[in-house]
Amino acid sequence: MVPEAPVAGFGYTRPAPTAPARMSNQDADPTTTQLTLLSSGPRRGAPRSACVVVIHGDGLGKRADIHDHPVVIGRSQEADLHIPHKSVSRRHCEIRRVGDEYRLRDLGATNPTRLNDQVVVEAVLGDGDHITVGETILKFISHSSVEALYHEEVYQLATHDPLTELCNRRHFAELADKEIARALRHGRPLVLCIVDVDLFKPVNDRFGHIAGDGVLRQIAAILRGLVRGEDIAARIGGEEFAVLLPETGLEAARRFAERLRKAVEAETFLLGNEPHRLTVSVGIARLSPERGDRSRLMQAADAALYRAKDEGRNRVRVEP
Ligand SMILES: Nc1nc2c(ncn2[C@@H]2O[C@H](COP(=O)(O)OP(=O)(O)OP(=O)(O)O)[C@@H](O)[C@H]2O)c(=O)[nH]1
Repeated sequence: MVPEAPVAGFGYTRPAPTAPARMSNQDADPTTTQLTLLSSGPRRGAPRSACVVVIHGDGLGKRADIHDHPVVIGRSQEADLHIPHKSVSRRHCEIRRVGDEYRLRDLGATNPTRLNDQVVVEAVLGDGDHITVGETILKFISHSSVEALYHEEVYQLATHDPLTELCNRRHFAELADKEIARALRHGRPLVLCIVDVDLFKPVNDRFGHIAGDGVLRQIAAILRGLVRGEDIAARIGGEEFAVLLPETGLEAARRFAERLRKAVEAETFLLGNEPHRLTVSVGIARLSPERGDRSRLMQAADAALYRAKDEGRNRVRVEP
């Protein structure tokens, strides 16, 4: 969210009967009660054939599917199942598929890996086995089952925003840290966009929070339709979204943000049975050595977003 800024070029115009109307600060009715309508829940994925799930300790609900490549579990950002706890070694253990078997191997961890409470160097896993990694306990699930579905659902609930079904703030932070570490290590470009709905408070105040929630869902759907598979889209605040674009330079990111801005501008939002127009502002910043962590990258994108708001909203601004 961005502090109140003067509205340039967005003065209130009474909606023509058929033309979609724009929101303005003057629509505010401070008596509206806050209420959030939950969706039927995050999108559910199909159960995986074999996976390992954190059932106790740091990273609860986190899951890694085991396909053809070994799954490394550890404290390193680069681990496939990243457990950021001091009791876990950077590369603690790995699970790999060998034919029809799944094998667990300790990778020389300071706190040795334990399988069903026994120290283990290498062992074949069975369905339901418990793997202890530092102070975290994981469960191995070998095939599609009701339990795998249950863990899938717990994981989705822990990592996704129920209203928009985008990643939630906490999950975004985790994924972003991982992508930032990877981009820095390999010298790859990475850009963060922060997207904020313009004049959203008047929507809530005039039409109620349920209508406001509908707007957030509609904007999230537009966002989802525009991002690539490797991009990470999240709802990080009330009416604030973030999109992390790996392998993307500033110009490509600006084009993406413009596409998003224009798509929202062109969208019709039905509020109180009348068509309305809404807009978003976008702040963009790219990863650089001076901005080499999530917090500084977000600060820079926020500063650009602030300028976009300050200069009249419905625009994209890039932090140099
Ligand atoms: N419907 C709904 N509203 C929310 C939710 N979370 C936050 N909000 C509202 O979002 C609004 C944000 O308002 P402001 O930060 O003042 O921003 P704005 O009116 O969009 O103005 P600018 O950002 O300056 O363009 C507040 O009215 C919050 O109550 C939510 O989950 N659902």
